[in-house]
Amino acid sequence: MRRLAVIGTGYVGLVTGSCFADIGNQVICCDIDASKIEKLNQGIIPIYEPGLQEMVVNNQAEGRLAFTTNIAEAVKQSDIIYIAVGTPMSPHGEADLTYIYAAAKSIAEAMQDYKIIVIKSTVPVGTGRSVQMLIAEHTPHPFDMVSNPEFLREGSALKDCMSMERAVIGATHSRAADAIEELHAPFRTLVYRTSLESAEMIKYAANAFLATKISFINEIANLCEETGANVAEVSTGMGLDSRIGSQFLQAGIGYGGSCFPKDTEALRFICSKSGVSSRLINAVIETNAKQRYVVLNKLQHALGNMQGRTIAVLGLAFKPNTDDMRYAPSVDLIPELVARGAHVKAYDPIALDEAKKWIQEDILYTQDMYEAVADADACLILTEWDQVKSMDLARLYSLMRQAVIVDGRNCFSLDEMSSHGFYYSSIGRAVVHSQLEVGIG
Ligand SMILES: NC(=O)c1ccc[n+]([C@@H]2O[C@H](COP(=O)([O-])OP(=O)(O)OC[C@H]3O[C@@H](n4cnc5c(N)ncnc54)[C@H](O)[C@@H]3O)[C@@H](O)[C@H]2O)c1
Ligand SMILES: O=c1ccn([C@@H]2O[C@H](COP(=O)(O)OP(=O)(O)O[C@H]3O[C@H](CO)[C@@H](O)[C@H](O)[C@H]3O)[C@@H](O)[C@H]2O)c(=O)[nH]1
Repeated sequence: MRRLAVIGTGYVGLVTGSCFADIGNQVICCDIDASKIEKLNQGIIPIYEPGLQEMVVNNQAEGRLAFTTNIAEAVKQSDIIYIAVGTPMSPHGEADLTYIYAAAKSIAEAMQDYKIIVIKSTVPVGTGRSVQMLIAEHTPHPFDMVSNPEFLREGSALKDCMSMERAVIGATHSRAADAIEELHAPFRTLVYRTSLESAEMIKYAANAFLATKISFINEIANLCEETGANVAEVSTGMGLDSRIGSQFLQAGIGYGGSCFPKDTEALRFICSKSGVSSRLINAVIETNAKQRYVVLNKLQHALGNMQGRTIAVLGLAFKPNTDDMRYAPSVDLIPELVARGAHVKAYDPIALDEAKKWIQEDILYTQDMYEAVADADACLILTEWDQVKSMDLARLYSLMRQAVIVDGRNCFSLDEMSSHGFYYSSIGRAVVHSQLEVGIG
């Protein structure tokens, strides 16, 4: 059993802290956001993540997990301090390290003895060394630095953490790497030990590689549309080659979320700062930026004119099973629909409250999918929620004014759309034409 403090109780800090508590450690999660801590102390979870509520409440009840705004006290009581604060994108694309340095300073000022200080946040190469220098300037006490980047995905965060595929541990001293490796023993995961710098780089390289797979398949999808191939068949066929692998080859409206957009931009910035070419990463970013708008052209093509049309937007969160709206395609696309004169009725099973903070336009929000589609001229699918994938297509058909679906996530087979009589335009596949007239302006 180790005593841990986790600084920053967001998506990563809260999941990491809860999982470390769940395997038997004593964990204090800290945040500067007093309202967040107050909610957590009442058992209210500020984010939607499947299974998290139960895990937090159980570990709180069993006395292994606590929440506080008192960072100094948490640091004093702990041997290992995890930093999990945000590293958002700043205007020029680089990672904003303000929160990292502020957290490091508060740790240093509270230290009274030896600590292991672990950076879990995604940070540019060299950050661990700068943090080490900053802490050394503010405390006479000994400490070791570790980089232990996080690879969890939102929506499956608990599973990704409890059954992690690998733990990357880069440390300034082997005694700290040993301690962090031991901490991970109950996860029975593969541990890969590296230098501090390599661990930091692995995180950016891994995210950029996954983003590259997505932009690559989206470019192939656009080519499939022009040539008569079906991208679903193409990606399945490619993925059967174990050297390629089937994951992250789902064509759609591109990647969003709090990580890929920010981390690809940060990597591009690191390249430019280091005088290294970033041609490939530039292409990945540009392809992705264009990809989310392909559904607008498809809608325009189907409806002829969007003025006065009612569009049901199905799915607002950047991916299913989360309420995270950071870099969600809906945040860019809904204002564009409204600007073109459309009335938007937006459905999401979980993210409505979050969405309202991100979308300023005057639109109708509903948690009832069938209310959203009633009398709509078209449905625009932006998130592949299970609720969307399993909707009653006959009911949908009977409720809509025009049976037009533009699907940015390829939720349905072409055959089922054709048998239900929809006009159906998806990504990288043939358009299914209904018997109904569409595009008549
Ligand atoms: N969200 C993910 O899925 C994910 C996955 C892997 C890695 N990461 C990385 O993890 C880091 C955190 O991401 P997140 O999504 O959890 O961010 P987040 O914005 O959800 O949470 C960050 C939290 O840190 C708190 N904070 C800021 N400064 C603080 C300080 N000085 N002291 C204490 N608390 C402070 C904020 O109030 C906030 O609650 C980022 O570097 C991100 O790139 C995120
Ligand atoms: O084949 C695919 C897979 C994903 N996506 C999109 O890519 C984005 C990211 O999806 P996902 O990776 O599942 O979610 P995140 O929670 O953003 O997780 C990524 O970003 C995290 C933060 O760094 C990392 O920890 C994870 O390993 C990494 O997968 C989403 O917009 C998805 O719709 C696709 O378009 N096609």
